[in-house]
Amino acid sequence: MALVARVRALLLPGSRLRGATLGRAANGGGAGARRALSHRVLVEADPAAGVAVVKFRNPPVNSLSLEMLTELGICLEKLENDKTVRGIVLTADRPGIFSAGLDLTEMCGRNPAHYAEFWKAVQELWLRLYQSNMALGAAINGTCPAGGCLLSLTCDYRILADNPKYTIGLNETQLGIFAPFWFKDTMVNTIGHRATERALQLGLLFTPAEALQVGLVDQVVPEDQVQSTALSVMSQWLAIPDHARQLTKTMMRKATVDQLLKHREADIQNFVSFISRDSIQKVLQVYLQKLRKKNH
Ligand SMILES: CCCC/C=C/CC(=O)SCCNC(=O)CCNC(=O)[C@H](O)C(C)(C)COP(=O)(O)OP(=O)(O)OC[C@H]1O[C@@H](n2cnc3c(N)ncnc32)[C@H](O)[C@@H]1OP(=O)(O)O
Repeated sequence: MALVARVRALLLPGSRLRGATLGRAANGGGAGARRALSHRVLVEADPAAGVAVVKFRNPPVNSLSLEMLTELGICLEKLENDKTVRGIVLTADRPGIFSAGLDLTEMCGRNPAHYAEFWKAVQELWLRLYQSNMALGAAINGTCPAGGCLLSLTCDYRILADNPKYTIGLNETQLGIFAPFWFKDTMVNTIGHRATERALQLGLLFTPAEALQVGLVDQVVPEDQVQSTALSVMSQWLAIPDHARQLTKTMMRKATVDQLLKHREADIQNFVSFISRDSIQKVLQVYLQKLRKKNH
């Protein structure tokens, strides 16, 4: 289902998104600051600075479910059409978990049509973020595996909280799955080929010190300074004339984007056939059960 159709489905009677204030509501924050809210995404916009902070709030772990992907997509589209916004900082509404990555329940025990719809939504969000004309920063205030790491890698810079519990990386192989080519390319563009090959084969989750050393993040700062640092770095990016920064960004990312655009359908088919395998379903069920057992 395309984004528009998924949005309609979310707005059907009984949907939890129905009635949510996706538009901007004038209220608190700094002078002129505005807040907008959907169920899973909170937007705090500061038109004077030209920046919006987009906060994930999909408890318990900010996983990227189909609904979360859709709401984030809507929210980003609105911001892209808002002339007062030139930069976005992505962060978690509550510190602890930036995002646990793709929602594993979307990839387990469903039918091929669902897997295809889910994967298309993952592609759409990546394309929207990676091609965004806005300056994007990630204020990583929690642990950041797999799809969570991918989100942060679509940004122009990453600030990570200095907490050894907060690890970051594409750990797919540790689950018995693998990072598709465009996840890999996004990481290669950030830390280079050799470091990516090692990180992906071993499914490494880097501590803040390791992430800084390998170049996966640009700065590691005390936990209570992640957002303020991300905002102050944003002002450097916004000091550059938009058209010059945007042309440069497009030039740097075009080849990677074109690869996915060219192979989009095949990538969906590959995902569906891989994830539908009995052996892969078993591996994911076992992983999910392990996560759940911790709590019961
Ligand atoms: C070609 C195929 C390519 C496919 C690409 C996939 C990319 C991905 O993103 S796969 C997802 C990878 N993610 C992970 O490996 C992270 C898994 N989660 C964790 O390690 C931990 O949950 C955490 C470190 C993020 C948080 O730990 P914490 O102790 O605070 O919380 P938990 O008790 O573990 O979890 C609470 C609750 O949430 C459920 N859950 C956790 N992660 C996910 C998830 N990614 N998808 C769906 N559900 C998740 C977990 O099962 C718990 O559920 P219960 O409350 O029912 O016990």
